[in-house]
Amino acid sequence: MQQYNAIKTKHPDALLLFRVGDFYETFGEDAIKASKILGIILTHRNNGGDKTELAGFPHHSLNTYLPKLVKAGQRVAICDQLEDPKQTKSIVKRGVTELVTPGVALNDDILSAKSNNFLCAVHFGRNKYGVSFLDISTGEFLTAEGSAEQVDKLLQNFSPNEVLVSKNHKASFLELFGSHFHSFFLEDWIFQEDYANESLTSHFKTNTLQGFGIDHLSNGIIASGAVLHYLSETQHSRLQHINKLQRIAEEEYVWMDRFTIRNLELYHSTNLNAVTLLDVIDKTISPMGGRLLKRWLALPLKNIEKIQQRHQVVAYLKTEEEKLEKAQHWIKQMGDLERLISKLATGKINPKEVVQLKNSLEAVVPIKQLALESPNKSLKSIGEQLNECEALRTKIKEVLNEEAPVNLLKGETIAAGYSTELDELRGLAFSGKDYLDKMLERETEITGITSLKIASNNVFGYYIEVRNTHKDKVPEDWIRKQTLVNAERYITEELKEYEAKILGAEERIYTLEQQLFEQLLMWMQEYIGTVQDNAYLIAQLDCLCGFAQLAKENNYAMPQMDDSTVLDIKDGRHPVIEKQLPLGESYITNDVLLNRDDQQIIMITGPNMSGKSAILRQTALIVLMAQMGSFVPATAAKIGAVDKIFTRVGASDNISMGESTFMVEMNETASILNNLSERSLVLLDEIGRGTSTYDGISIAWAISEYLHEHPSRAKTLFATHYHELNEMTGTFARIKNYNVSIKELKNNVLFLRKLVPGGSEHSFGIHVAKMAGMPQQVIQKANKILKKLEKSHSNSEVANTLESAQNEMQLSFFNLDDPLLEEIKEEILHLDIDTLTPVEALMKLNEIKRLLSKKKKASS
Ligand SMILES: Nc1ncnc2c1ncn2[C@@H]1O[C@H](COP(=O)(O)OP(=O)(O)OP(=O)(O)O)[C@@H](O)[C@H]1O
Repeated sequence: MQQYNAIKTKHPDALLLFRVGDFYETFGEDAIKASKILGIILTHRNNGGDKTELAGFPHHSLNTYLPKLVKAGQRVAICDQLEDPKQTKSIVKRGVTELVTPGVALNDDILSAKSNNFLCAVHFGRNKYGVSFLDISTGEFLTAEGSAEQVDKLLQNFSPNEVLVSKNHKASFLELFGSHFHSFFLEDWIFQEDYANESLTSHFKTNTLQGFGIDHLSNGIIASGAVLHYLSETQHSRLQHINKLQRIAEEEYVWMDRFTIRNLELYHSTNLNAVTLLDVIDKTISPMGGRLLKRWLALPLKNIEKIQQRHQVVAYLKTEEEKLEKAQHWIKQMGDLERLISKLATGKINPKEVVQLKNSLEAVVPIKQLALESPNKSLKSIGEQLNECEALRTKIKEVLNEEAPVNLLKGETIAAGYSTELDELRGLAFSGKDYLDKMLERETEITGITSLKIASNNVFGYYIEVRNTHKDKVPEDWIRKQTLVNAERYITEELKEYEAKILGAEERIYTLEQQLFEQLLMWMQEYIGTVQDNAYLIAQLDCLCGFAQLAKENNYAMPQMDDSTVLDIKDGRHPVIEKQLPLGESYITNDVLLNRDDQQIIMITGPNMSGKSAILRQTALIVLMAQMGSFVPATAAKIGAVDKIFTRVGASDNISMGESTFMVEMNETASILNNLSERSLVLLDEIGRGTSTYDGISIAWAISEYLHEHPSRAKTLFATHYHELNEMTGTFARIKNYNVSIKELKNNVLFLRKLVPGGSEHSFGIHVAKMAGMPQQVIQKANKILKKLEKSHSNSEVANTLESAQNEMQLSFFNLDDPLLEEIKEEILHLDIDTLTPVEALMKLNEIKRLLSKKKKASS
């Protein structure tokens, strides 16, 4: 226990798996945690009078249990026996051989194929923040610096599995970036520029960091230094695959803040079962392709030429079906080239995986051929850059058995014909059967015993077995070793010699196989960079093939990109919703035209559930997909490259919402207004909803006016159910009214979902309330008021209408014991009719309807 305590003191923040014999044991608090997470039994033992908790599992189950612990956010220190217990009389030497943490994992069972596993560090600089991401399983190492907002966005994009921050900034980090990350707080001195510079230059074996183009990013460098420090602290020293540090060139990518990423449900959704855009557009076949696609989604391009290059490859692959099929067939054979090569670098690759690596590289040959043959320039360039790695493949084929096992101990790793010594030893070991058969034949003849048997067991090794009936014929020089019920077992000099030879050969075979395998791995190290480059090229190709596949399956069109500021979408669809419609229902397409000249802001009105949000989101998604390099769900799209996409959704109808939520909504919106550019696309969905109707309309009005008057003239879609905003077109030339059409049936609404020019006459909350099963009497009363109000032309009429409505509603609400209805009643009772203009009265009515719609939502 003394040894345990000494080691535990060194790793107070980790769950210590302490190897005892054939078990990994945990003690105390660790045991309580482990038993909870792993569902293993918690026992107690007496430790010098103190009771200690204890929980453990067999050492061979490490691969089953370790991932569970790490996925639960634990940092796990694996403490192994450093010497053979049989060879020592005192306590076995033990030490921590690996510290596995959520952000530093190489184990396939912890990693997920299509996601990176990023370790991140955030440095709080004087006036900027530095951030760095490293995936030890792929070798990617990235850095950037900027405002808190930028770092926040990157954290959202890269969703790191662990974030390192200095202890000093723990509170600020949690406040600024939230507590949902697995975070670990390091000593403050680690976040220093000199120290970081030194660690990085010594790791990359360079004098400066100039070559990486990051030497001016001192905050980014400090964060990257902290990441490297953590790797050494967690006992990861073989890092040859981490051979460059790249700057995340944010100016090259479309800016989307975290609200936008969240609202558009790109790769996460608040609803666990919801389908995200990534789910729909990911047609990649290889793990590295899947990971790259996520990156492309997080960082859509701004450069038109680069975007068009991707589109052209997609167009080519979409028409050349046979080529697409072939390329995908070969990519499928690839496996995870990127992670295989990282395993080589970190010394964790097994013989079977080396053969897999070779096979992956074999698939590069036909892919290269295919790419080179194409008339498409970008594809050709991928072909030119792909390296067939012929020498590497030949070498692996020469050294390793095609059927090499996972575990070197199993033997048969090295191919026959590679080492003469190995071949001879194997000959000796395997020709044994022949030799024994001959010996048996000879001894049977000499002794005249017909039932002789030669066999071996773990205790005595080789023996000759004689049945009791022939006992008297046994020669004198045979040595008796074991007596059974019906037989005796003997050994002979010859058998002993033979056994020594065989055992020696087997041991030597194992050592030799191990040596030769190690030599191969050493020899392969110089290919790490080349294979990484191949993996990246294949990942790109996989993404582009995926886009072609996607476009084919869903009838997407190639967007036409230019440097104008026009956005002109014909028959646009929402890529996710269209996939989820009930059978037989088809998605209603819509045109959207936005420009800076005469249609800068589109005010979309329409009842709840009519499809306003869908139009907003599909517009953003179409732009985003186009700039990723994908085709888009539309019949045609002319897209002047967008540089920022902002979306804001008004706080959802929530009865308990207080002032603060509203303030958050306003702050979020303010940050858009401060960052507008000529190429921005702004989507505002029911902004202002989070307050009283009157305030809501004023705020929505003010925001629209600001957007209109701002010199950037940013393209904007504004969905609202405040039809009062339709009045803005009278004053503001570039604001246009559209509505999502509906057809009014008797007492119901049919959603046509078509975006048509013109405003809406009135809101439709009551219809929705009806559909949601509101009590009939409430609906009838509300309808009455609405009708009268709409007809009214003077204050007195409104006053009369409301007065009688109040009376009526008051009566009918009396018996309904429901806080929400109570609120609606209150709203009506407290109308100060005398001071209201007809418009204000209408607004108040809207508020009542809004509450009704809340009721609908609450009851559904
Ligand atoms: N063009 C369309 N074709 C077919 N179905 C659609 C279309 N647009 C929307 N829908 C369906 O209608 C539902 C509601 O659409 P959406 O959320 O866009 O309405 P909304 O007007 O924004 O409503 P609210 O004001 O309540 O937020 C969607 O979930 C989808 O199922």
